[in-house]
Amino acid sequence: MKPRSTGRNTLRRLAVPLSEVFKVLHLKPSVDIMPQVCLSDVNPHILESTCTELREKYGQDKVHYQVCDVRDDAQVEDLFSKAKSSFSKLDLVVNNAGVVDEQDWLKCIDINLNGVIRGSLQGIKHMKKENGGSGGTIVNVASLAGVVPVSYSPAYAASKHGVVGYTRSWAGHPDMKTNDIRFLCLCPAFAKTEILKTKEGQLLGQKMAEEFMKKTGVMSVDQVTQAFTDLIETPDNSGSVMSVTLQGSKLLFQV
Ligand SMILES: NC(=O)C1=CN([C@@H]2O[C@H](COP(=O)(O)OP(=O)(O)OC[C@H]3O[C@@H](n4cnc5c(N)ncnc54)[C@H](O)[C@@H]3O)[C@@H](O)[C@H]2O)C=CC1
Ligand SMILES: CC/C=C\C[C@H](O)[C@H](O)/C=C/C=C/C=C\C=C\C(=O)C/C=C\CCC(=O)O
Repeated sequence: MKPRSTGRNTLRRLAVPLSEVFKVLHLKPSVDIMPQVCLSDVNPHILESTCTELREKYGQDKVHYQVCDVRDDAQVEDLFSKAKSSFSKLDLVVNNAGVVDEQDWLKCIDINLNGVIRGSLQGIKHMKKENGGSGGTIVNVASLAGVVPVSYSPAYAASKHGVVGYTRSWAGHPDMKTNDIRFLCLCPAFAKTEILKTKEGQLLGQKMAEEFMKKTGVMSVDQVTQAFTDLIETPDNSGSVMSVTLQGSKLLFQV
């Protein structure tokens, strides 16, 4: 069953190159049947400790994991084909990997934008009816930096603007409608995670960023995962781009 057509309690299997967003599985009371998930990250330590925790809570068989660098086509392909063969179908893909790095801006674009494109193309491939899929949902995690300029982090902002445009463009493609594939985009402002602990050179002005963050405030991860859940549980909303700030969530675009 697809989350889109059936509303609540319909998540069964996820293929998730992500870090924090998996926490939705703890937080959302309506997801009371634990889906089978495949978690992925380039960092094996983060991945293993997360999976151990989730397996203890939900059962060994529910949680799969595989190390994957989203910059590597072959690794991304392998991740998706293994997830598809373990689960027989994919219902939800979350493209969440991201970094801030203005010094190595090529890396920043390759992870944040190209990584989302790689994951989305694999998601489409495995969800397409002609390949034995039956539709599904692809959530791309952008940022508020994907809709507003961010002077201390232009490459990051460009990568996230790209994610918003890419997601909205696929959402309007007629093949996605025919195949019941839904594209969504989440644009959080600052949330308390590791990405905020930037080192020298990663930003074009650490002070500027800190002052800005003081003004906007920093959200809890729970607030972001709640918005994520609301986004995926809203039926027939392909093309939705949702912002999340301390002030609340807003629908910025509907295709
Ligand atoms: N925390 C924040 O303030 C905000 C974060 N975001 C976005 O949310 C997403 C998740 O980030 P957070 O959980 O906040 O930060 P995080 O730093 O905790 O998580 C990012 C994860 O991406 C992984 N990663 C990095 N390079 C990778 C690669 N090449 N292949 C696979 N995985 C890779 C990291 O190992 C890490 O676990 C990112 O896309 C980020 O840009 C968006 C808006 C605000
Ligand atoms: C140190 C920076 C490191 C990482 C960047 C983050 O990962 C993140 O992706 C960047 C976020 C950028 C946010 C930019 C603007 C934020 C604005 C607000 O929070 C505005 C507040 C209120 C708007 C009210 C509303 O319309 O809802």
